Amino acid sequence: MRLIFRQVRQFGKMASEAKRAKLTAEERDSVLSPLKSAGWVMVDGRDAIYKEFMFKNFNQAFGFMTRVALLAEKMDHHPEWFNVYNKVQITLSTHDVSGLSDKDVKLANFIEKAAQVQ
Ligand SMILES: C[C@H](O)[C@H](O)[C@H]1CNC2=NC(N)=NC(=O)C2=N1
Repeated sequence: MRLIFRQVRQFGKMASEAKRAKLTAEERDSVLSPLKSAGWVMVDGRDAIYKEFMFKNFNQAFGFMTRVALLAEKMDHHPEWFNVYNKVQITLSTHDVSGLSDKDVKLANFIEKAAQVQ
């Protein structure tokens, strides 16, 4: 029984690590262009993307952060973010691979949808 648990745990770890492979040059062109069109920018000196969001008030901003936080926890992939009143500044990068991965793209696309909800 213990062996099975260990195998499941190892599989789960492998699966999450596999999903955290750094984006290749080819992938970047296709997956980052739409995000750049939506206002995401590359961070100077880091393999990361950044965007600033403004909302009507703190309540709207925090509701947005709550929606993102719930998915981040489900994905086990978390944003670097700063909030003051109605402004939310978000940086995405995958710490485990020190750069952008598919998880950052998935989270950024969700963030775009979550920001539309008012
Ligand atoms: C132990 C935990 O699974 C890892 O530290 C997760 C948590 N959230 C994460 N978030 C981000 N942005 N990058 C990671 O590499 C990462 N790794």
